[in-house]
Amino acid sequence: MVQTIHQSLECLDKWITHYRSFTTEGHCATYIPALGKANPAQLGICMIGADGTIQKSGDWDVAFTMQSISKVISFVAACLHRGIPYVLDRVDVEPTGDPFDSIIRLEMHKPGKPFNPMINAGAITVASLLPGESPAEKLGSLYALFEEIVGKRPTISEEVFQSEWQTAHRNRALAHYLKEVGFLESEVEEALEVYLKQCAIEVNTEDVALLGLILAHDGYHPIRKKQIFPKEIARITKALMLTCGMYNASGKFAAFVGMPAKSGVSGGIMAAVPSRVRSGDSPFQGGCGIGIYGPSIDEYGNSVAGVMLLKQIANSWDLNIF
Ligand SMILES: NC(=O)CC[C@H](N)C(=O)O
Repeated sequence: MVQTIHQSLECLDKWITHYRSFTTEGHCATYIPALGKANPAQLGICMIGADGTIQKSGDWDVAFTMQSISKVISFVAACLHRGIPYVLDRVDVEPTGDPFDSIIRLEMHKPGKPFNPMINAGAITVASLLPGESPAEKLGSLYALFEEIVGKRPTISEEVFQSEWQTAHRNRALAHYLKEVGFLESEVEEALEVYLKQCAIEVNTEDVALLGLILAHDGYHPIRKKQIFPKEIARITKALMLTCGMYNASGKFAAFVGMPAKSGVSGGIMAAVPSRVRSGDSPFQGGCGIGIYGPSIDEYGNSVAGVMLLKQIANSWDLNIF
């Protein structure tokens, strides 16, 4: 039976209420002290289809910082400005199976090239590759791309940035190591400033869903009818999201949810769902972008209830890409 928009919204409302009760299974990140102030019981979602259909439910409009979801935008911006070969000479496209902030493989695998841009070592390297001499210039290219995608100028949470800047000992260690082995193209503190400020960009689930929508359409903005970035970049980015986007739970997520997605420790998840070849009657068969916010995260750093909600949607609406 064809599900009307109204009925699909009822489903989302019902699922949000159901999965909210599972938020107690995780905790808000506290290693960045300011993130510990979030309300762990919150859960919200926004889904945007290619025809502009929007479905929002729960705490969809709560502002949160992008954290690792920003790694997607910085990778796209670096590829746009420096070219794909230049970027991939400096950061690989292989999953690690290690936590996102792990340091161990840098020294075990010579010459210390970061495994992928979705882990911190890779993202700090990518931040240093953005065009421009100063952190402000590098951030400028990233902000410009964010504005093209989301349709508004990004704002930074100064509180979250300062909180992480003062406590980012592990990221500093990663950056110093990368500088020593020659993969960082700027000074350590400059690369960190760019990386930590991009992580502190404030969004809501609608902004994140728009990013997912454009990736789902290979860099094309189906509502504004504009190619924002080339499809070659979109494809590599989605492959990276599928293999590395949910950290060292990416395999499980691919197997049981089956969508290219990227999470952040603030509890956000962005997913890019392509159009179905054999389209059924379920909602969003023409593809969609999904933004989720649920700040209670699991041991891998992924939103506990957010992952459960995505699994439900993928199964019920046949949106698993496999
Ligand atoms: N996984 C994340 O979202 C990590 C981002 C965070 N800013 C960090 O570097 O630790």
